[in-house]
Amino acid sequence: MASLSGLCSSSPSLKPKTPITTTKPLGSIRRESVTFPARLFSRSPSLVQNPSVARDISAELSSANDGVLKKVQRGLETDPRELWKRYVDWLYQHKELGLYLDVSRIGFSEDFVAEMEPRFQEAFKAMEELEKGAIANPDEGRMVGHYWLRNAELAPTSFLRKQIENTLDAVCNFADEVISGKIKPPTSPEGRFTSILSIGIGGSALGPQFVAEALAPDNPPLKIRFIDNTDPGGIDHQIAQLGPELACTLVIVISKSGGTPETRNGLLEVQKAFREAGLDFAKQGVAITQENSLLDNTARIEGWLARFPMFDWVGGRTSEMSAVGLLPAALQGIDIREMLAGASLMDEANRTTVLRNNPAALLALCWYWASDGVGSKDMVVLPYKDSLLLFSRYLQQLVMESIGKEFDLDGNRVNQGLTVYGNKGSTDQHAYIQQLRDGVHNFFVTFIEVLRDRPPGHDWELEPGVTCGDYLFGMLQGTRSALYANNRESITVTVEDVTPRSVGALVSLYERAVGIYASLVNINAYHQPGVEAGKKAAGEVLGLQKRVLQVLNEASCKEPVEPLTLDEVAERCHALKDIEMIYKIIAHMAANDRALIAEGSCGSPRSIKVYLGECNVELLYA
Ligand SMILES: O=P(O)(O)OC[C@H]1O[C@H](O)[C@H](O)[C@@H](O)[C@@H]1O
Repeated sequence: MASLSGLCSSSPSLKPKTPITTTKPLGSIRRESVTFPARLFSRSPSLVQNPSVARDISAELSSANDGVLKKVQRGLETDPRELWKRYVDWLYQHKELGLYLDVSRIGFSEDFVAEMEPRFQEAFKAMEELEKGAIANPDEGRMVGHYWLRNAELAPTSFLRKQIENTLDAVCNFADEVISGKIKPPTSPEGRFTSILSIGIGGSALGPQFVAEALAPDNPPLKIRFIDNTDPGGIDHQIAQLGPELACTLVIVISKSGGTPETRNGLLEVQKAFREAGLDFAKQGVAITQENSLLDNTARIEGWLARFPMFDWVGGRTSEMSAVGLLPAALQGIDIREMLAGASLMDEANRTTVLRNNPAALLALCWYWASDGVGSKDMVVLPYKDSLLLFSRYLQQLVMESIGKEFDLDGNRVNQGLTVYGNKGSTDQHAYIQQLRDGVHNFFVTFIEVLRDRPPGHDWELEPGVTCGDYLFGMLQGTRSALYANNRESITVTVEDVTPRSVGALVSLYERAVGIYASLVNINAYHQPGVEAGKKAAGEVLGLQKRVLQVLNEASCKEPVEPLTLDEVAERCHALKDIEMIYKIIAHMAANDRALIAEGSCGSPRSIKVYLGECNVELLYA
């Protein structure tokens, strides 16, 4: 990757002047003095060993022959005093981050925790090796280094450390120069860039979309929009909404592999729009991709405005703290060093091997208990905060693309997974919470609670003593209680406010929880073989379409036009087994004026008149 010589300048590296310290839990606490969130909580030994804490929650553990711990749950704790003890005993608090984790409404027992302890110690060891640069992605022979992005000192070589630091500096400098107008579009009447059009899919979109929704100010220096699919309608909509602002738009094309079809198609469509507007795309184009990828070489050869590297040891779904997430965020005026700092603090907190003090491990414990370590229950993610709406969509990829695997590391077919869905509360209470409360019990909930409702001084009582935020708070707590009263388990992650630091911490928390959980269930969390299968199948459909077009064109160019049956088309394509797909291909072409289909006499696709361009080819489906 050519160094961005004009853009790199020596700026302080990520590490703050004062060493980052995490606050270890203090000694035992006095129950009556518990004030939330003011005081650190710890697991006072007397409580933890006290059998009464978990007395009503018992679980029989039977190690099934596949080694997956099963449990029989006899019902959750219901005594309020005992629940309060459980809440306080298990509450995790990271005071510096203002992040709290309540796992008291997940019914695991002490026996279960004890049974799992050896597996957690193995998971902690594996994570330690991963951070030291082990090949933690054995199927692709890769290291897994997303944690190094927020603390370059962790990287196993000085070369990697420099790559990380240089990229961060380049991102910050480029964003500063775009926002200040030092870097400007060639024909912009505004004299500066005012919009970002991000083209990418999967991990090259979901993180940036989540962070934009969570953290972008109301009036960002550049407003971002996304093309994250190969839907012509969606692409046209984004370009139409930009209108003349296309001249002031920075187009960021993000693709780690540099060859993802949907992203390539988006790029080609946008470059066409630039040509039609008389604009020079290269002067407004930025690429974020691996060195020497097809996208990188295209950007280099065409002389795009800038290129930023992606590294093979950062997966798409864990790339938010790389240039993939940092550049779009910085251009929106989001403090990316704060985001990195929040993630770094949470990373540090997750390095303890004391399970009860490790928030990521606590999440993994809950996931394993709630879904029997086999994904038997879905994870419903319910942030009670509009700005965190896309967190569940982000977690869908992070969790399901990591955990949803056919084979474990020993080659056993396990068909693992953990399904994630959700939007936001209290909105979802008016959609599907009915089923959660009373219907099929196939889920556990993760509430994301944000304590700060509005900036200081901006609150307003819509009735004496009650604000809008109080309703939101009440809806969350009420839903949590109502679900629990009907034996439905939940986790609550609380942050004091939605800030770059807390968002960085949330990203780190879940990245680590996924990694630890993957160790517990013995799978590789860092590859995605199933996705390749889908890409291959899509390629085969397009290949068949080319053959169909060739056959129809040959037939349509004969005098007179040679009518063909669908069987004849399939036969000439040497694809008799694909006759249904051939029908669908023709139907799709017909729906887009590339062929016209008139229903046959019997109204079903029996006799199909297909007009290809100006020639008419009548397909009689006998
Ligand atoms: O960033 P790209 O190489 O374009 O990949 C985009 C996405 O493609 C696939 O779907 C992978 O499974 C995702 O993990 C990745 O984020």
